[in-house]
Amino acid sequence: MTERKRKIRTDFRKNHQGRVRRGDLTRDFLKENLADDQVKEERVSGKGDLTRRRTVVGHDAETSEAGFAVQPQADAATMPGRVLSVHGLASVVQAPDGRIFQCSTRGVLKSLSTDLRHVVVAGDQVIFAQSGPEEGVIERVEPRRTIVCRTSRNRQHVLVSNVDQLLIVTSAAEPALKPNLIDRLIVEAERMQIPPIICINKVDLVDPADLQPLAGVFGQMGYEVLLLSATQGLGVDRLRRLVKGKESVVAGQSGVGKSSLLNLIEPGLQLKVGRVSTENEKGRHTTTVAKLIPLEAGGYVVDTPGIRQFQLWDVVPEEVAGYYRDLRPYVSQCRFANCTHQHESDCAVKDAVADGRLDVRRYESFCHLFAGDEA
Ligand SMILES: Nc1nc2c(ncn2[C@@H]2O[C@H](COP(=O)(O)OP(=O)(O)OP(=O)(O)O)[C@@H](O)[C@H]2O)c(=O)[nH]1
Ligand SMILES: [Zn+2]
Repeated sequence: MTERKRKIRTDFRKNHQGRVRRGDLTRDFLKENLADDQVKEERVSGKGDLTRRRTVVGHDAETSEAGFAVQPQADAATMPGRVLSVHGLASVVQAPDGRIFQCSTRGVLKSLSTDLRHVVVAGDQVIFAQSGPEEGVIERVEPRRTIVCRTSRNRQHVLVSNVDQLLIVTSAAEPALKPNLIDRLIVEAERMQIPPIICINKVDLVDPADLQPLAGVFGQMGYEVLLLSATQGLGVDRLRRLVKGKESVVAGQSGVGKSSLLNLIEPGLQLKVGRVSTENEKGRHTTTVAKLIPLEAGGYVVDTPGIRQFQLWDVVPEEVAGYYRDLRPYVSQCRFANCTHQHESDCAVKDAVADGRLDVRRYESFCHLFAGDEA
């Protein structure tokens, strides 16, 4: 082992061990995470049973300021399509057969919203009438199942719709693992009712066994956790299977390996992603123009600089506990109905931390978020 690698491992252990309650991780769990890639079983340590709940957060909420419709003209041939991106009043729409159409939006439809940017967004399922070989007119926007929003001046801007999952990409080292940032992004996912997939990349830089406690805590809450290495190709098959046929939004700080992973899922994707970034930098909507990038195996990824960092919402402190799945069950048992779980007596949350039913690190990260600290 090189000196550098040894140092990374020691630092990792110093920073993360003892701060996370040892989750009960089975051989099966690690196998599931690493089997695709034939990781040797000797590297696996950890005993006990892990009951992995795979409850997915419901994501069929009708988020409907969409769903506008006007009757299509009787003589026009209409077809369904998916909006890949929106540039001002023009939308790029993909038909089911893969053909791409530049579409405008019917005037009546536009007048139905006070905020033009809400009428059509990337991700929308639409019905459009073909008006030329590669042109069309959007007649109808179907109700949105899920939305990713940004709030500014108390107004909600929908950035992308019909998202199936949020890929939270983080790295085991370089940059150092930030479990609190994962928690924060999970809060965003819970709030939007979009299931998160926690991707811990660069596991080649640490001993994967060191990640077990943390991965175990997330796994026990029912979240999907992937241990990955883009450089060694670990876990990539599983990631590829999970994104197939889905619309996935990618989030995570700079340098964790998002582009490297995307490029492994589909060679050439990084190139397309790169192009999107440059386009956006020049454009008016510098950081937030979302674009769906179709995957050859089916599905889309949305990898947009402004969404990557995910500083989209102002977190309301009182709401945070409701988005911590592990903490939520205790909240109603606190003595005070408006308990903040910080300094109150007879707090069921603090009791749960004290007797080990609730992970200490998760509770501490909750307190940081509650206080409005940056993750
Ligand atoms: N050791 C190791 N290095 C990796 C791995 N994945 C990516 N890297 C390296 O990490 C650096 C950053 O990777 P990127 O894919 O550009 O990261 P990113 O998240 O897309 O970064 P931004 O574009 O800044 O958001 C590159 O030098 C990669 O070679 C990995 O699994 N292991
Ligand atoms: Zn309490």
